[in-house]
Amino acid sequence: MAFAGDSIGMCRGIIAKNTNANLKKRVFGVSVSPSRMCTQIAKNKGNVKVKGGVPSAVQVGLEGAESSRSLTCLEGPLGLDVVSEGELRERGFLGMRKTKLVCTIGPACCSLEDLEKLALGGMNVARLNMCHNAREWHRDVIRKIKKLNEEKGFCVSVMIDTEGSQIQVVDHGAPSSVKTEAGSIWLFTTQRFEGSRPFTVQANYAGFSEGILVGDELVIDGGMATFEVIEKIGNDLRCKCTDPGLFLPRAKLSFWRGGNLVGKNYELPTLSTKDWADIEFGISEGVDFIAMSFVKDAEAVKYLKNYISDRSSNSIKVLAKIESLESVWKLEEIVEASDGIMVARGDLGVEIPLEQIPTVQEEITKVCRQLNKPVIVASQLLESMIEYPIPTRAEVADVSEAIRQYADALMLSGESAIGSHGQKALSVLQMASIRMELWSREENRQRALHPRQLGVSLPDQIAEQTCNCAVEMANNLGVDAIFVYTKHGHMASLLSRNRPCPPIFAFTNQNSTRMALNLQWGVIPILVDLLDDMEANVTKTIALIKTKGMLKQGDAVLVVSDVTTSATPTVFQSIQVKTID
Ligand SMILES: Nc1ncnc2c1ncn2[C@@H]1O[C@H](COP(=O)(O)OP(=O)(O)OP(=O)(O)O)[C@@H](O)[C@H]1O
Ligand SMILES: CC(=O)C(=O)O
Ligand SMILES: [K+]
Ligand SMILES: [Mg+2]
Repeated sequence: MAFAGDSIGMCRGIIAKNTNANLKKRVFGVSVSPSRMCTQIAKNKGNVKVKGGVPSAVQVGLEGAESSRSLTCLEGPLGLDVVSEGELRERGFLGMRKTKLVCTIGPACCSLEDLEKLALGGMNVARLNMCHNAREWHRDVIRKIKKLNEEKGFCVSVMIDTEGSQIQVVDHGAPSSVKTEAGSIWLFTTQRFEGSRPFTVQANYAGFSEGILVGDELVIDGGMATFEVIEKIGNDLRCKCTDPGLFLPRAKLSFWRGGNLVGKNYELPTLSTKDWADIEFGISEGVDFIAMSFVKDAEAVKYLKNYISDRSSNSIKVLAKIESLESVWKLEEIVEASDGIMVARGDLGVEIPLEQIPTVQEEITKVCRQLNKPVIVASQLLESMIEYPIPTRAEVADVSEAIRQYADALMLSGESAIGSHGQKALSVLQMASIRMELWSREENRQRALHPRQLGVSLPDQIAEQTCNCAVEMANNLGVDAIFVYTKHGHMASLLSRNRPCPPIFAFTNQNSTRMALNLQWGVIPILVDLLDDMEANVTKTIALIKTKGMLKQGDAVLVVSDVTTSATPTVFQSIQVKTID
C-alpha cells in the first residue's frame, strides 16, 4: 500500500542508524523532523529535557517522576490471541482489521460451538443483554467464553448490558406483533390482568401518563405506529390510531407535544433494583465491561464506577449508552465520566427524529475520539440479516460510514442473538471494515483529527504529545507495526486515538488491561510478563514475535515506551524505530 508523499529527508536524523533500503522504499509522506518534535516537547517548559546522541530514538524525560510500573519478569508464551495471529499471517501487518466487533449473544449463538465460530470470525467482545433470560443462562455463556479463551487461545471480552428503566409495553394482547388500524381506539393502562384483551395495552410504569394531556401524540417505537390521546381515565389513556402500523413485543412508548418530546423517562432511575443485582452478578462473574442503559448524566456513571472500584479489585470498564435525548444534551460530561460509549441507535431513534440519527452518531464518535474514549456504533447495522443471508446495500453503506467515521467498534444485536445468519453478518462487518480501513488509509483520513489537548499535568501532556508524534512518524515512515508497553492501557489508547496506519501491539502484564483494550481501534493487546528494564522488554518482545515467524528481516517497528533505568528514578518516554535483521 502506498501513501502519497515525498521523501524521508527530514527524518534521517531519527532513523539514521536503523534505516535500510527496505525501509526507505516503504517510507512516504510528509515528514516530521526531530527538531519539530523537540519544539513541541520544549513548549512544556519546566524540567523537561530532550536527550540527544541516540540516532534511532527520541527520548523525553521528566526528572523526579517515579516510574508507575512495577514490572517483574518476561517469560512464558506470547499472549497473542489466535485470531490476530491468523490475520497477521494471512494479511500482513497493514491488512489487520482495526475496527473491533461486538456480538450480542442470544439463543441463536449460545452453544460452545457457535461461540467458537463467532470468536474465529473476529468477535472481540460478547455482549449479554440482561433484558433477556435468567442469570443462569448468562453465567453459562460467560463461562463458555472464558473456557474458549483459556483453552483455545481466543481473546474475547465480556460485556453485560443493563436493562435500565424505560416506559414500554408489557403486553399488547398478542404473543408477537399486532397490527393497529387507522382510527382504531386503544386503551393504554397500568392495570395488570391475565390473558389478553383486544385493543388493550399494558404499560410497565404506573406513572407513564402523568402530565400527559388530551391531544398529545403517543408514538410507538419511534414511529412504528402513532396515536392521539383522546381521553384520560385516571392513569389510563384512551388513544386513537392516527398512523397505522405494528406493535412489537417490548415496544417503547414516547409522548410528543407540538413536535417536542414530553420527557416521562427522566423520572425513572438509571439503575433499577434488578440492574444492581445484575451488576453484582457481573462483578462476581468477572465481566470486562458493564454497559449502562439510559444514562441521564455523568453522576450516574461516576456512581457506578466508584461502586465497582470499591467492590472489585478487577477493573471493570463502564460504558455509557447514549439512547435518550437527555444523554445527547449532556454528551460531553457523560463521555468524560465514562470508560467508553455506545451509540444505542435503537432506543435513540425513539427519542429523536430518525433523520437526526446520522448526525448525532457522527458527533458522538467525534467527541469520543477527541476525549479519547472508545465508541461502539450499535443497532440495526445489518437488521435484514436476521432473516436473509445477505445484507441490503443500504446496510453495507451504513456500516461502512461508521467505519469511515473511525468508530472503535461495531455491534451486532438481533443479527447474532436471534438471527439465522449471525456468522455471515459478522463476516460482512469484517469485510466492510478491512475494505473501508484501506480506503481511509489511501485517503489519509486519519489526518482529519485536530486533537484537543487532554493532559493537564506535565507527564500526561508529555505522554499525549509523544503518542501524537509517534503516530505521525509511524505513518510517514511506513513502519509495519507500533509496539507499546502499557500497564493500564493509557499510552495504547493515546496511540489508537490518532488512528495510525500500522497496527498497535500493546504489551501489558495485566489481564484486565488486555481485555479492556479489546474495544480500542487498531490495538492488538498482548499479555506478557514484563521486566523492570524497558529496553530489555523491547528486545525480548521483538525477539518473541520474531521467533513466532511474525516479524521478518527488513520489517520496521516503531516502539513507544516509558524508559526507566535502574540508575535514575527518571521516566523517559521514548520513540524508537527498530528494523529487524
Ligand atoms: N439473551 C437473549 N435471549 C433472547 N433473545 C435475545 C437475547 N438477546 C437478544 N435477544 C433478541 O435480539 C433482539 C435484539 O437484541 P438486543 O439485545 O440488542 O435488543 P435491543 O432492544 O436493541 O437492546 P436494549 O434492550 O439494550 O435496548 C431483541 O429484541 C431480542 O429479541
Ligand atoms: C443497543 C441498545 O440498547 C439500543 O440500540 O437501544
Ligand atoms: K439493555
Ligand atoms: Mg436500548
